[in-house]
Amino acid sequence: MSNGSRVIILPPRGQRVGLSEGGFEAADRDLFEDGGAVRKAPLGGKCHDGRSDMNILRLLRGGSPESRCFIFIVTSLSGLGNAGLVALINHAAERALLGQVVGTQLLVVYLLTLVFFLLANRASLQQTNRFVQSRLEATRRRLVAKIRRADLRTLETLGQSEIYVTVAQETDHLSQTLPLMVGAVQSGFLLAFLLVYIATLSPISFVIVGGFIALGIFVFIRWQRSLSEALAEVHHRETAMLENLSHFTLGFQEIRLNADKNDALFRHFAEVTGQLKDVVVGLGGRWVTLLQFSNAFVFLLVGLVVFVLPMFFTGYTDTIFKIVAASVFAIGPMAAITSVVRLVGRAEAGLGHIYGLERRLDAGAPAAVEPLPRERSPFKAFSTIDLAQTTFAYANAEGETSFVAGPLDLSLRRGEIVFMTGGNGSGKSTALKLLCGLYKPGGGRILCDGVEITEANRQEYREIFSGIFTDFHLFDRPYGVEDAAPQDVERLIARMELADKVGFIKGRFTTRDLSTGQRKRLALIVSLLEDREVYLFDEWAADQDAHFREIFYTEMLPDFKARGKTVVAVTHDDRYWDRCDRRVALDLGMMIPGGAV
Ligand SMILES: Nc1ncnc2c1ncn2[C@@H]1O[C@H](COP(=O)(O)OP(=O)(O)OP(=O)(O)O)[C@@H](O)[C@H]1O
Repeated sequence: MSNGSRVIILPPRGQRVGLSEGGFEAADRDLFEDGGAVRKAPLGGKCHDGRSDMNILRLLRGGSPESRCFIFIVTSLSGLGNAGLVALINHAAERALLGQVVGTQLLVVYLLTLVFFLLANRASLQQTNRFVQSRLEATRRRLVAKIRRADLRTLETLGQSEIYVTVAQETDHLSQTLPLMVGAVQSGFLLAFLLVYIATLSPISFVIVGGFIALGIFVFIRWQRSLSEALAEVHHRETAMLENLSHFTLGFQEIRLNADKNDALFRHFAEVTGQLKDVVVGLGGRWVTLLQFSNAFVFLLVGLVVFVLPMFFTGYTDTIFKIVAASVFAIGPMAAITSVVRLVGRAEAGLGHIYGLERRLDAGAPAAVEPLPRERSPFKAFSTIDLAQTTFAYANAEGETSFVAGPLDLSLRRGEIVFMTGGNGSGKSTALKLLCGLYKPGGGRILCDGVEITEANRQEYREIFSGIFTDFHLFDRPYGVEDAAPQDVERLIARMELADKVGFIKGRFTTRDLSTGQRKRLALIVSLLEDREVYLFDEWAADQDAHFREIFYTEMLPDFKARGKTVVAVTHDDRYWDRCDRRVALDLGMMIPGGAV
């Protein structure tokens, strides 16, 4: 079975991230909508400048000030309407209690206030939801914009699961939970109005009730922060679970062939999900305590109002009645607020992970430089490319160097066909990624026509390359060249002897469900459509049959040369080694003098 028919949840490891031909687009403007590179805000919300900041507030601070202003106004109006209803009920009840006529006038005012409240409430809920969703969408786009312009090494070390959990799962979770908090914000407004009402009745009651509520909020916030660590653990366990889950899909063929492997993987999965369950249960326990506290808090507040406050009001039954009524009305909003407190912690942690991922992407991000359009790239008409004492080192998770490629000295002339040979792990793929600017040299220089490749021109330099790496990815359509003339594409399909398998309709290939060798041919078609100056082939011919291998070495490579293209091909096909202009051999990351292996 080919890769194309595999069930895949996550993209394969080491998959390259596509950049549009222009490199950076207008959409990237969102990268800076928070006023520049994302500020450091680790879990728990401490910014790098030492200021304590809630991640949720930071998310909401972005976006248009007009929208925020509108939401503030309609939410305040909604709270005002709600408070008005409470005041009217209170007033009517008081009149009834004193034996006075309530009257239809009051009923009309009550109904009008209700309509006003419903309209304001609706506008507030809808606008807030729209605002929150557009902030999340901007965050998602900003994250992906950072991913697509990230350094390859940064992406390789981050890991696919971490990116997937953060970009997809966390933002999805937030899009469900944040709108629920709108109700709590409205309740907050109502609570504020009720407190003001109580203050007008009796300042001492306001101080007691307000002080008690402030104390409760303070305890809640402290408690929330202490949950952050547990929430971070849940995130890590979820990432581990997803990573493990991907083995079932990416390694499906292997496990279906081998029951022991299948069982062992399943045992490991059970262990990982068990650990996830344990941390979630532990977290649940802490939430139960928090919930109990919130319930107790509400009843303590009622107890305070009903049993303690009257002690201060001997003889003022009218006032105490109003205060008790207002406080009882406060129970609803209080309960609404405390019920979403749990979500606040979860949302805070989720946003913490999102901002954490952004920080890591920012740390390894190349400087934001607007590259010239490809047609105007100074390197398009290059004559020579030189690696001068160029080195690159891989480091493991502990920061220890695990492999060093180089120092490499290689001079590449336009129109040359160069074969790169060497044993497994000798550094051929690394050298290719270094050559085309996917990896930044740790030492030495890369020069194109004598111009050193730096952060400022690296993307322009990359644009002269097209590569088919061993871990290549076949996109669902030839992005960037979708508008290629169908007859040109059909001609290439026929040349790759895929005409009976694949068609090109409406800018996309009709299928990607092909054998590995056929998929590589399809990748080559895309590569040819991209029409770059230098072609990098990492063991492209390895999966081709003898017939097509022959075509590749004896027809296609000479064709590339005739069209003035430069080719660097990693190959183990020693019977075709005479088909190149030059052969460079690598061993232990170093070039072997004379090209012999
Ligand atoms: N993503 C990576 N992270 C860390 N180390 C890596 C990574 N890729 C390769 N290496 C290390 O670099 C060394 C060279 O790998 P590379 O893929 O360049 O060799 P190669 O010559 O292309 O091998 P092969 O012929 O097997 O494809 C390997 O031995 C490995 O230790």
